Amino acid sequence: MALCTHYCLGLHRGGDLMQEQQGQHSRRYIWGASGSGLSQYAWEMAEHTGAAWVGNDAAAHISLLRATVEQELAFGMEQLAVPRDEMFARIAKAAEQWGLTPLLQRDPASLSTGQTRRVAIASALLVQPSGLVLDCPLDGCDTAAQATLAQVINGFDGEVSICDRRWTVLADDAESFEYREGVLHPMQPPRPQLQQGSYLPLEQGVEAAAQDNDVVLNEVIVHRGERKAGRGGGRSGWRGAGSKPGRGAGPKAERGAAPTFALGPVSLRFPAGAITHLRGANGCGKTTLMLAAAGLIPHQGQVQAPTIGWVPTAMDQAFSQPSALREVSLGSDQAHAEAALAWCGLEEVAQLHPLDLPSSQRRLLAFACAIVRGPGAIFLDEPTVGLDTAGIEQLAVLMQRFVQGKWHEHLRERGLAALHEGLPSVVWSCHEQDFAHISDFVVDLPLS
Ligand SMILES: Nc1ncnc2c1ncn2[C@@H]1O[C@H](COP(=O)(O)OP(=O)(O)OP(=O)(O)O)[C@@H](O)[C@H]1O
Repeated sequence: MALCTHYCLGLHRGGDLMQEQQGQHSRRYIWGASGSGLSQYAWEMAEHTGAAWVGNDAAAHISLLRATVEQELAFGMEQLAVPRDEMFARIAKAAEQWGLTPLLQRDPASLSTGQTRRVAIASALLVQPSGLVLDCPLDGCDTAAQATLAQVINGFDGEVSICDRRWTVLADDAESFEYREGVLHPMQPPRPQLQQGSYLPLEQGVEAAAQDNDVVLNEVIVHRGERKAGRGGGRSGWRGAGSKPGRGAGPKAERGAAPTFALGPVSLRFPAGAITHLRGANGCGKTTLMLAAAGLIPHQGQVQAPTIGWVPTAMDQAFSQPSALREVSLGSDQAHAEAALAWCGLEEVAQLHPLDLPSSQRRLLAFACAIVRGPGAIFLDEPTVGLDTAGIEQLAVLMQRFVQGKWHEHLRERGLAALHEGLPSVVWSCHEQDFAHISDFVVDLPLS
């Protein structure tokens, strides 16, 4: 049975089939392939029903008008003139629930991916909406945040619609529909078919045989969030809604008062010819470690590494060219770029603008950019963000073939130069345990 989407949007008032079928507090899981228009549908659904909406780009929900996470959380409630005491009480409760209490005085622009999503969802809930529409809500969330979200959804007094590009744990407790060609079809999302790796603790990989091509970190220390005194304008004077300047009892905030995050000293060896999964809670430093190892942020200690290709979670900000082909050619040449696009199954979209591609293809495009010159290692930060089921399967195969040296062979067979001789490595972070198991090795952060 297929359902017209208008029923779900609540536009047909007299015959709202979905409402009748599911009662007042339904839980719907709506999934659809990347490019199906599901995100637009999710947004329209929220617009038409008045539900709170959290889109797939959590960072876009951060206003950047506020100096601290606490102020950011207050933003929506201030617009609704929620009394100050009530507002602080709600913020304290939400911060506790979402593990944000230690971050309340932090600059919201300096949060990790998962911390940002926690703030975005918590902010949406703080205005106590009558319904909730969440688009890819688990992107970037660690297991604790996933459990919190499941709990929140179960206890939510209203309709919840979860939209995603594929199966996630949230599908198990909801009525599932596939969104296809503008119509909802009652259907469970498929689980991706993946070839699992050995997934051994990293120490066993290091013991196996150290190679010259390994990425080696020796006593690496990174500090983040250090700011020069006085930067950012000092006291903001924010006291919350309804307070008199200078007399409010609310917490004071200072832009740039973020405490320093320290990582390390870390000594690790990522083996060549293997995929290594960096595992750890939101904010533990996975991205920081990869950025330091790739030489993209200052650090102490030594890194010995071949040329590294880097794929950030927020891939869209990395695109700067008018076509996929030009994007992959950047820093390389057309022959390499065409080969990389073909190897990643993207030759048909070569002339399209990167941002016009569905998210799954954008992710594969970012991967193609990272491998194009045949580097010795690639670092991927939460690359499952944006992928649908087919995209996950495709990326898994590409990663596995890459560490077997197939891409470098492919280049050489075509008479194209590769930057690296020998087997390359992949280092990556990912919160989806099913997918992470395609790896050969796993390392838990923070290191004990
Ligand atoms: N530019 C920055 N300034 C200050 N602090 C930062 C900055 N970027 C990250 N941090 C902080 O450094 C810590 C580590 O962040 P990082 O992004 O490395 O975590 P992560 O393990 O990748 O998290 P996630 O699983 O959420 O992606 C976090 O507490 C984060 O808030």
